Amino acid sequence: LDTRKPRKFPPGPNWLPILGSALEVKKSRDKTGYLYRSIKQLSNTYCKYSPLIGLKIGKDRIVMVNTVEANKEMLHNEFIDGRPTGIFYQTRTWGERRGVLLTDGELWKEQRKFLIRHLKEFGFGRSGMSETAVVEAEHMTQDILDIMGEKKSATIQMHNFFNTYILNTLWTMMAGKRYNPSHPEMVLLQTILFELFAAIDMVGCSFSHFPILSILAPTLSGYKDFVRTHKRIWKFLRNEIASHKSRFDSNKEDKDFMDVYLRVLREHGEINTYSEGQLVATCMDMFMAGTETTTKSMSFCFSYLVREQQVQKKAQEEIDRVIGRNKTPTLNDRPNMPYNEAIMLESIRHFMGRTFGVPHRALQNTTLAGYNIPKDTMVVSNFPNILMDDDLYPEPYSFKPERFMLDGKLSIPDHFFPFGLSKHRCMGDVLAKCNMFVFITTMLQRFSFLPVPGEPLPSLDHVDGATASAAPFKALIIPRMQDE
Ligand code: HEM
Repeated sequence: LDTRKPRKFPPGPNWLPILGSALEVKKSRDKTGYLYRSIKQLSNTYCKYSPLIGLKIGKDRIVMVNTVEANKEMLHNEFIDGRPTGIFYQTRTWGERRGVLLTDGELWKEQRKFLIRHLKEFGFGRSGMSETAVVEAEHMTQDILDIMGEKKSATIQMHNFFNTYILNTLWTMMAGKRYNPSHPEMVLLQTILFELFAAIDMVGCSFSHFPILSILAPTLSGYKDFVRTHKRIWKFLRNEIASHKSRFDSNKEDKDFMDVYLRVLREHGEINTYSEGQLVATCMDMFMAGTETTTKSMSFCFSYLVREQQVQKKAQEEIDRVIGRNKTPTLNDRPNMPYNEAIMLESIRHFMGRTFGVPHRALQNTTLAGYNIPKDTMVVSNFPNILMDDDLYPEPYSFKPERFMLDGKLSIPDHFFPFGLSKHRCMGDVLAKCNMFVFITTMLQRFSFLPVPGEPLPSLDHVDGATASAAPFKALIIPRMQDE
């Protein structure tokens, strides 16, 4: 029975008992090096012209959505608005369904609305957001100058350079706090998060497809590490909440999102979907969804800027012309700087062009692109198939900001939606774009990023995982001279 596909299920490889199509996916992944390339290869083999490919990995039925039209249809279909359930998605929140990133139904609706409404009070989507980004960009500049010291140049490991500053912009709103990049707890947390994201896929990992492995082979299946990493993050967040609680004064104005949430809990108790656990999970979701994505888009950005010096020069010319060398860039400059904005969009394209969307789940039997999608099937946007499509983006693996420009103005095509669409659309797109614009322009205003002499250029390969990351690389950073 396990090998029989549901009627009119999207085409794809055959299903073996218990394993489903896992072996074939693995074989193809080993050959191509990356999960998204293996899905492309399997699509070419089994269903070249189909907008969907249907797989089964262990217990999970997974449908990958390959085309622009089918993705639009999927993201607007309310019957595919669920998020997956099961050991992988629940272990991260101590066995319960909590948070905003991987939940659905009433809890997700109520908490998403509350989060968006109250984050605005602390600058989210408003001018305060740009001010926070500017403060972090100043810290970044100063930190680079400190590393340079007398030498007037520095060779810096870039793939994770932006992590803490990006986290700080989010954490300022969530918890009213910022960290120095050398803060030991931060370094540790970010290292384990990076490792975690490299060890799992957007559609899960071995113990999520084969839950029995969490008992039979907890170490080998990655289950033990998964739990260990999450326990660390919970501890970090619970400590922060405890410190907020200890200094909470109901007569004083709330300073950050944690204060607002704790006030609700104090005044009304754990009612409806509100609970302290939900607060921990929401912070963890923002932490994970907010930092990994933006940091990795930035790492792609700078790995290409180091390789493509003419792109960097063109961006610096625009900065000099519009802002000059002395005024700090802010979000207000964005409408006048289409080339720098196009660099930001091209960086996001390179990141999401190697990353799948956050999985959805069919809440009931439904249809998509003419195929049947049974209840509880996982449905995933295959962003790489769209964002690296030769027809939509000629020479897709080249870094060409010009593809987002027309007659000197910014031009964003209808088929570019790397933040998703409709109800589950990314909650942080405005923050991500604000941070990226301010960080890119401030860095290029003050410094040039060059290849390290005697070392190879940043690799075009990347690190596979739940989200893709540019391969680790270094840049030689030099300050820009006034007469340059
Ligand atoms: C370049 C940066 C980013 C990219 C490319 C990105 C992309 C995405 C995508 C594709 C989704 C899934 C949409 C869907 O399921 O249909 C998503 C969801 C989400 N993102 Fe982002 N994101 C980015 C930055 C951020 C930031 C900075 C935050 C936090 C402030 C954030 C928070 C979230 C949350 C909470 C969700 C879940 C929304 C929901 O299910 O209701 N993201 N993002």
